[in-house]
Amino acid sequence: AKNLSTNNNYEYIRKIPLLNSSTESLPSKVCSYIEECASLCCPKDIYICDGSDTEYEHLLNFLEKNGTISPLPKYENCYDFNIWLARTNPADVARVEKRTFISTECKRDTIPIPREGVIGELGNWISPGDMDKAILERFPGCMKDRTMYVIPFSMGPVGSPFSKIGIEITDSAYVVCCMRIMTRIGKNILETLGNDDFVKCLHSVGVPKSDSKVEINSSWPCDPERTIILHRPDKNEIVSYGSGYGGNSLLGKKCFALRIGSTIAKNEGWLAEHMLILAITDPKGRKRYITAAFPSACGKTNLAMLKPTLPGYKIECVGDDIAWMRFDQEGRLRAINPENGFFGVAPGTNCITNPNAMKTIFKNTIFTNVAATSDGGVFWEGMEEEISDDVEITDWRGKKWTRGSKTPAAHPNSRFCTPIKECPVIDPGWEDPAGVPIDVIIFGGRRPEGIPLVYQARNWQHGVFIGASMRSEATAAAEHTDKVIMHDPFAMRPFFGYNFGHYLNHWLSMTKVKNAKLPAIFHVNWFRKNADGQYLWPGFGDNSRVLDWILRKIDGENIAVDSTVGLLPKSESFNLENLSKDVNMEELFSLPKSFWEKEVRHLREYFDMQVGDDLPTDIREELELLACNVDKL
Ligand SMILES: C=CCn1c(=O)c2[nH]c(Cc3ccc(NC(C)=O)cc3)nc2n(CCCC)c1=O
Ligand SMILES: [Mn+2]
Repeated sequence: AKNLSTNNNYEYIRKIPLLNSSTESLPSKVCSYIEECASLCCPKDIYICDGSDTEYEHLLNFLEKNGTISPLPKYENCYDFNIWLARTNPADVARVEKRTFISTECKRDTIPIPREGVIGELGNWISPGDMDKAILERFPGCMKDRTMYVIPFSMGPVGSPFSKIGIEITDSAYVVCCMRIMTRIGKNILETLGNDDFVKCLHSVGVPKSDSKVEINSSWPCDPERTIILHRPDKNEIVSYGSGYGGNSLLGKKCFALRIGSTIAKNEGWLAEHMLILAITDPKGRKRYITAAFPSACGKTNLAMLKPTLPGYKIECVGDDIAWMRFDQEGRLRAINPENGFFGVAPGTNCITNPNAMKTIFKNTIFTNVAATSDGGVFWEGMEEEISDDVEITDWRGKKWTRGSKTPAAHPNSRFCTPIKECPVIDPGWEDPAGVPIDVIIFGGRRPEGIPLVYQARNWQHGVFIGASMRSEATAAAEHTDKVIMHDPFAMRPFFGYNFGHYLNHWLSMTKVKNAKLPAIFHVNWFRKNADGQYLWPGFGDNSRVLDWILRKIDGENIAVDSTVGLLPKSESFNLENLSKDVNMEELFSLPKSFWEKEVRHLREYFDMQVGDDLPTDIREELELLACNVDKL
């Protein structure tokens, strides 16, 4: 390891001040990376983050001074509780999938070749040459007059064999503050890293070109017209330019823990998934861990910290978004949550839909693009019952907002960013370096029609087919208002790090793991509606009745019957005691032939058009089996 200031190998770094003039040495691989980025971006100075409280306070103070964040005094002495509101440039409010690329030599390593004339939905490929070109068009000198922050961070508990280390270099103090919440950061990470390799993450909010038309607000610098998010899995490298918004700038999350993570997992024989992890203890005191993958708008965070209505059940949270899972020596599948915080969607979160979230997010939190109230608090759609009528509201753009307005007070993608440790139902094992043992994997979707409340896969291969076949109702993009049913296999569609067909083969290959105790796989749908458009299932806390059925099933109770789609609950096998309203179980579990014929056609077309020759034969066979079962309906 070299001491930065003296070593003359680093010509550029020596030239500019190291703010905290860190005398302790940095691993030489880290120095080289800093040197490489500094000579490209030409910062005013360099700051190596240490994760200390004083550092955090200094950065928050800096962000408050330049108007990026404002304090929220309603939640008593917010300075101790550190509760802040950030507003972005309205042109920088969400992930930009069309500007997100994976680079490999051979295109097919990144995406299956879509059928002639079909737009690929399973990721965007860029050649290595075009990636380098994109970088050189944007990064040279982009950090002029700015501080370059160097964030050493761990995905996963520091020191756990599951964990992986990254270095994020960024010119955004907001990113440093959020990465401190969402990951483990600090100089102890550098000690753990030693001279090992790390995931390289370079980020800049960018500088708009002189002829840019985007309105500049100095408190949220960005370059929306040239935003680009690039990944080079072969070199464990991520480069993100132009956006400060979390999904594009907190590179430990989607870019590292899922896209790069899934390629590392494939190479090392484990699974990096877009899944919540929860612990459920039944009335007999038996505790099991479940992972679940849901597309957006299914209430994933609500399930991750569910308040069960069934007496005697307790649910605790390990994570709400990402799971890294591997089989241990005994063949048990063990999972960690690689993250250290929640980056949850605020609208729709309230004391009914997620009481435990409401007890989590008012301490040490950075809110982004929610609305503000005249009594120094926050507001979003769904919180109407939780604020008094005389309180005035300022919307996410900073404009006065009147109740009943047709535009939302909080941006639909507004977020809370909160340490997991603030959650009252956090599972004690949430940081266990060995991970928690997984007995059940659940796939789900928002399906208003035809899909039963719950069914079980007949075996692992059938379960992989069910994951591959996931579809979910999404609020369509701006152009039209009606809802569309989108394919979102494993809820990973925007996050695959490599060819989806190869990903399916990787999942199928888990049956080859020595004495693997493969978890049971289920599919759930909380959102089925009757002909009048009413929900057939009360959902929320009553979903504990579905989890109860799942646990009794894996404990061997004879409560399922094989069906066209998989193992369905036997009638009368559900605990429906004290249900708020009577449920039409007949309709909730019916399998309309016309619906399933259509579903099979959609699946066949999707697999043919999007996956083509890369679709594993096992999956093709499961589809044909389903098709012939549907014919017999
Ligand atoms: C663990 C909870 C999962 N869950 C659900 O299970 C769920 N179910 C529904 C549909 C629904 C909405 C309102 C009612 N209201 C009454 C009174 O029955 C019932 C179901 N919405 C749900 N939501 C909210 C989705 C938006 C993010 C939801 O998160
Ligand atoms: Mn997610």
